[in-house]
Amino acid sequence: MAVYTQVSAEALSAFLKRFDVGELMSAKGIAEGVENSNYLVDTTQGRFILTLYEKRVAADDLPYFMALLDHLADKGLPVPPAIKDRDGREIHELEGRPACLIKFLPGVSVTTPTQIQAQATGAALSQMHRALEDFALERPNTMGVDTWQAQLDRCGPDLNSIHPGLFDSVSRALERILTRWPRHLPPSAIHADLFPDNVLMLGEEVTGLIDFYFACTDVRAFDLAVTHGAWAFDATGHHYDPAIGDALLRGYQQSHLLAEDERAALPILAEGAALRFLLSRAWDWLNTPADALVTRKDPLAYLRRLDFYAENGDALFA
Ligand SMILES: Nc1ncnc2c1ncn2[C@@H]1O[C@H](COP(=O)(O)OP(=O)(O)OP(=O)(O)O)[C@@H](O)[C@H]1O
Ligand SMILES: N[C@@H](CCO)C(=O)O
Repeated sequence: MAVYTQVSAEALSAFLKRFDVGELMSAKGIAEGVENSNYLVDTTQGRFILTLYEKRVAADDLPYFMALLDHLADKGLPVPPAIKDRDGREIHELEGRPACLIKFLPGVSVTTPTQIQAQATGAALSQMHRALEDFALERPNTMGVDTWQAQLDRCGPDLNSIHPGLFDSVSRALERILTRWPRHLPPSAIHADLFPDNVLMLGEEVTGLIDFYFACTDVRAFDLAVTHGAWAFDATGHHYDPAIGDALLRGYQQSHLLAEDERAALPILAEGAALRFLLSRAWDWLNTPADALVTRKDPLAYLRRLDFYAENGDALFA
């Protein structure tokens, strides 16, 4: 479930009158997603997504996200920009929350990608990176390498309640990763969360890249590493599928974007990406009641990826 804030029909009708989008016909809460409240809104002129931003998205960050989406949409990338009201405003308030009316994109997210779908996603990621080369705004990565020690500290030895010895294994991994972390790669705007549920597809074509609410300034190859970890394993992290991993990398390389030093850094970036999701999932695991309506995501699925990359990363990305 992901409707935390209820929007009354009256409030929504009044809200839509700020835009040239026709009259409200229907609105349904969207179950997928865990961060924000999303509604599918149909009007006499078309279909839209209404997003109310809940506590994880800071209202101050919305201008960055919306500028990034406008930049990509202007260059023809399949992303969903916010609809502007008659005064040109994209960011609003509804039922006491920051809110945007967003372009609806067709397509569905795949759960078990084919090689062709993985390749198309790699290609879309590199096109996005290319299109962001002249995007000037910056936003620090609030889940980036310099936050991981603090994230580990706030979880502390409670990690061992998830899995015996987890605190020590994560501490060792973090030390290894920090020692080897590539600090010389150029910063760029990245998506930072391009999981299969954030890519909409029709058949083998990418029709939507969505959920840019972790987008930030970081290293492009880190974005590729995040995407690799999210796409090329089964959900439990037990099984790596080399055909999917290779197809993703092949797609990304179609645009020859990856410099040699970025490619050489991929093994450690992949370990770091696995650690990033291990830490955020572990924190959520420890702080979400087991009977909450939101399903907790398994942190150990990312411990397995971390171990896999530590053992096989050099050969995998050679
Ligand atoms: N622009 C769009 N066009 C079509 N469908 C969309 C669009 N934006 C969101 N959706 C649908 O709404 C769902 C939830 O959106 P989104 O992933 O942005 O939510 P979230 O709460 O931020 O989730 P997450 O847990 O992935 O961070 C998506 O899985 C997709 O089905
Ligand atoms: N993609 C993240 C959730 C935040 O979007 C995860 O699977 O842990």
